[in-house]
Amino acid sequence: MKLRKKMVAGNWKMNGSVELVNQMANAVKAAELDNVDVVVFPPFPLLSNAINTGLNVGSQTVSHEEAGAFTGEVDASLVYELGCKYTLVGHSERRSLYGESDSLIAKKFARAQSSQLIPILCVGETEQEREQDLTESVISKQLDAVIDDLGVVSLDKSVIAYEPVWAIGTGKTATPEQAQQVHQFIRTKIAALDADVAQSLIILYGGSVNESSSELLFAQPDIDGGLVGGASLKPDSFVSICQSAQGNV
Ligand SMILES: O=C[C@H](O)COP(=O)(O)O
Repeated sequence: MKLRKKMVAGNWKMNGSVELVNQMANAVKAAELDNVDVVVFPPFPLLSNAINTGLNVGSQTVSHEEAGAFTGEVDASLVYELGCKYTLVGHSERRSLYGESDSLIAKKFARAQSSQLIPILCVGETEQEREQDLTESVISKQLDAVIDDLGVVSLDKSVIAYEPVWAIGTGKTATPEQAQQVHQFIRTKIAALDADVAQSLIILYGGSVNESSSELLFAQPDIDGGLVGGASLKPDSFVSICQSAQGNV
């Protein structure tokens, strides 16, 4: 059975500076995090700086188009050429603030993969959907948008991030049990289509992860690390979250 390596991804959203890139790179290097894949997702203008420090880097989004008259959009192949390895796709802020639909997100996912980027597909339910017991159907629909278009095998070179919308930036982390339940649901759903893809798939948890909550979350059998927002802007906190992943290989 293939062991899944833990991963911790820091989504800086529209925050950060050249100075923070340098501080983060120094902190991550000093911590010698050998057993965990650490990736940072700064805003586009900081990608080169971050790549030059030797950090693993990804973009927060990419265009679903390849080239042309799409002012403000960024092509995935340029992001790859710059030296990024990953891109986020379908973060809940892209879905809710910029109207990204499941079908657009599936196109971005495809475009990322055809440009050799590894997409991190973000899925998650709102508080209202959870209260209405719709968590599993919402997540199924978000996953099916990709699976139906590109096949389950497309998930082989991807990462899934489960981010309950009610936990993002709210300080309200899902309990390890709540998160594990959804991660298990995701893995079981995918296993019904392809057991090998499901077994090796990295599934991250995101939503108010900090250095106090990360250890127990990452100890859950189907939680393979975290997608961290606010705490990824503080090098000490981010490194200690990465260390807690390292202890849970
Ligand atoms: O991409 C990261 C998530 O939106 C989580 O953000 P947060 O850790 O600030 O809640």
